[in-house]
Amino acid sequence: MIEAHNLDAFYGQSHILHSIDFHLAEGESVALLGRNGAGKSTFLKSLIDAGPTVTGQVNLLGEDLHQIQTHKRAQMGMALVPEDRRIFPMLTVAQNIEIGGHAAGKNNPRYTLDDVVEMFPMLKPLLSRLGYQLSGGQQQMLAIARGIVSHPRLLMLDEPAEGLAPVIVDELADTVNALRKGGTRGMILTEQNVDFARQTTDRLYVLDVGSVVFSGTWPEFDANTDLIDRYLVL
Ligand SMILES: Nc1ncnc2c1ncn2[C@@H]1O[C@H](COP(=O)(O)OP(=O)(O)OP(=O)(O)O)[C@@H](O)[C@H]1O
Repeated sequence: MIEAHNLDAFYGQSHILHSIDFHLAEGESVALLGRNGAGKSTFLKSLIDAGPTVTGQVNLLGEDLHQIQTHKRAQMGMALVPEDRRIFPMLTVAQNIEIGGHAAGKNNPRYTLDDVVEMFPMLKPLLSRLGYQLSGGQQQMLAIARGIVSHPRLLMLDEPAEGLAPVIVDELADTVNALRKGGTRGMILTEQNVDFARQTTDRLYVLDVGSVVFSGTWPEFDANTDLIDRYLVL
């Protein structure tokens, strides 16, 4: 579905990502693990062209994205739920969800508010509450709900479990897995929470200082017993 080849990314003079090769097949869910500052967010932003300057190749469904702007990439089915969630504090939950629909192209399918509430039942009693009145877990659910209204082909979640209580992380894992089963056709998820990533993805990449240092399945990751200590323990 999406592939990056020899991707480098820069913020001004700072060279952040180095020769990244990445691919995700239709229907797959893939994790990107790494410490703070490893380059996980930069990679997601590079795929959708939201900030860094990027060189190398990025293809979505075989189409070269080089000349394609961010909003067009969104219309082609890419959605990024950013780490800071960006909930509109003075809009209601329902309005925040509806705004997500604007990312879709005019003729693309999108979910209705009722569809979204069915997928995120915890939001149902909160629909008229204002964004700033939500807890961290509720905000994260809302951010993902807003990300999926446009019926994305590729859903990118940047550290969705960050800062959430364990019981909410479990609930979030169930929700993400339900999305995987129910029509989201590809998912990339960055995480520092290895257990959450393991529960919600098919395989993983590990990034360190802007380079891929491991790519494989979870059993292969587990067989490399030093990976966690070398690249993931803070
Ligand atoms: N807008 C920016 N301008 C300059 N440098 C940036 C910018 N955003 C990130 N960086 C730098 O790029 C590097 C990678 O950051 P990035 O946010 O991609 O890492 P990350 O793996 O997502 O980390 P975290 O888990 O802390 O979010 C870091 O050194 C960071 O300081």
